[in-house]
Amino acid sequence: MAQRNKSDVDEELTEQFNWHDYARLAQYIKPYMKEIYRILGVIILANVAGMLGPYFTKITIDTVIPNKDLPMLWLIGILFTGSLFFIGWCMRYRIYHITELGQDVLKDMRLDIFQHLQKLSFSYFDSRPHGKILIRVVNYINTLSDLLSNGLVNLISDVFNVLITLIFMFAIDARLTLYSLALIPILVVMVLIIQSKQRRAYQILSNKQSNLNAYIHESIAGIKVTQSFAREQENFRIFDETNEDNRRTWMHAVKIQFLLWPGVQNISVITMCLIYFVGIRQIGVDVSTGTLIAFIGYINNFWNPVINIGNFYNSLITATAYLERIFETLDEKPEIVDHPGAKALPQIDGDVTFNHVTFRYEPGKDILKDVNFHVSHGQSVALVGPTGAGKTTVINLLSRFYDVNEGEVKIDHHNVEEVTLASLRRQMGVMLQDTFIFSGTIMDNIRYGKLDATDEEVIAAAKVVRADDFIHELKNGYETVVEERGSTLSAGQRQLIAFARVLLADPRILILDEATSSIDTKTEALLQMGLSALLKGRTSFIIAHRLSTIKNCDQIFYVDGGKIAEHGTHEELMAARGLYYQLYQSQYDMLKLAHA
Ligand SMILES: Nc1ncnc2c1ncn2[C@@H]1O[C@H](COP(=O)(O)OP(=O)(O)OP(=O)(O)O)[C@@H](O)[C@H]1O
Repeated sequence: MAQRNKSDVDEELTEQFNWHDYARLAQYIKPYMKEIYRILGVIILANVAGMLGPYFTKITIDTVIPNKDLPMLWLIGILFTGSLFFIGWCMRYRIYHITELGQDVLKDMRLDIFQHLQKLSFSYFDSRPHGKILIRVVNYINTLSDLLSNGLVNLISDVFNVLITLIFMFAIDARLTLYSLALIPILVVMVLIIQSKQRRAYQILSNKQSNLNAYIHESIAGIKVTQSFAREQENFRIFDETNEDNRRTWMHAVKIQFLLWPGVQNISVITMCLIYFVGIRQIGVDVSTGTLIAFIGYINNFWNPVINIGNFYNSLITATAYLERIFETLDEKPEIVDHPGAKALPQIDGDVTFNHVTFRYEPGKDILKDVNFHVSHGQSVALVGPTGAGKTTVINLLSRFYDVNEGEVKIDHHNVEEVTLASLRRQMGVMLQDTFIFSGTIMDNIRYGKLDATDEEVIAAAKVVRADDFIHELKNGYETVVEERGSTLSAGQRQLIAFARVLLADPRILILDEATSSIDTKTEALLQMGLSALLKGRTSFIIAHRLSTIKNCDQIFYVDGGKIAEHGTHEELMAARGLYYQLYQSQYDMLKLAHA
């Protein structure tokens, strides 16, 4: 199991830079190569057009003006204006299509990471704050936006720009060109020194941002508890600290990032001075005034893209810290997967067997120890016992949300680890302890159990679990829109909807974990009547703390100390006067006390 993490604990940092990450990023860009070539074509044309300006200036100063060649001056003027219009159009094309390209790549990445997250096992989500997962899908991918949209194509265009400018420069004056390049080695050394510091700074920043996100996410999810315990001040203090940590780390990262930019600027200015110095000394010897002016134009043309390349490199190093996190998530292996050669589970009857099952969530802490039982198809089984005894764990293993450490779980003689997950879970209806309502209509929420169910089927399921009455009282009935987690519904209403959802799926094995804990006893009595017809012929596992609700089950398992400590019918267990009897009596006494 992955190491557990909290909102105030930094995640581990990768030491070694992995060049393979760039190759993986390139894989996302590959499908868009045609578009990239098209954009590049336009950029090259624009660059060539841009080169004409200084050249026109040179001809004008050196030839056209001394010869007073007015028609030629007009022609150059018209060509120059035309080239500016053309460059304008190219810019528009480039900006629009580059942005589109970047967004397409990000969309593909986000799709991949979301799809992957859907497959990850419970243990992955158990082991880290959800805010830290969220930030990877949304914010970290967004940080790549600039790199992919402007950065990538600009880089290629800038490289072309530099090359084309160099060709023009060499053509005009090779010696001045070599002077222009004299300081490039200093730039390279500077980049090499800064890069590893910058990557580390951004790695640390990504951690702080992740912590901040996790704390915000947790605070919003727990806002009701916070307010009811009047803990706002304390939460504010923690948030303030995390926020400050984030600000400090950010400023440090930016400080390192901005070391490069002034360096490049200074080198470009020094180069310019050098050219003026050498050029002016040579004017009249072997450099014409026009050549020098044109050359100064080209130097600008040369350094602007070099500065851009420097900036791209900066964003690349920054993005690398985030890229590592994105690929780390994509590389996370789901623990529960179809084993090689897993077969689809055929239509089951619903016999369930646990053979010497031992299970632990964490090393060294067995939750179930050598558990054995058999349930025949169609039987209803209640799991009862103290809090934290392992009842939910039993059903987690049955649905293969976790794999057993020892022993085997069988359904109709099929080991659950040897069949495909989809075929197994499709035949099970699981209603977990914390019922989840998705944002959408009530109709959609129930239909979640069977996507192709008709409205009539949905309503029929709701009627069986006695949800229909309260749904009709809502403003828009089944079309009433509910918020995520069903915050506008009562806990009992949420359970009834989740109940209808499970029943609609028509599973062979029904698992109800505290399914009726929030439902009033009157509704529950009605619901039980509807359910008893539905439970017929299906194997059902029911976890309930209210023992009155499970008295009629075919078998009752009393789970305690990692084992099935007692089992039998209600009457048998009462007669045995053991743990179940004591639990039942204590509930009965409490009820009597409450009514006294
Ligand atoms: N994801 C998890 N990671 C680590 N430990 C866990 C996890 N889920 C449960 N546990 C531990 O396993 C034990 C059994 O938990 P389980 O949820 O099965 O109990 P339960 O009998 O269903 O309890 P309750 O009646 O309170 O719902 C508990 O001690 C719990 O702390």
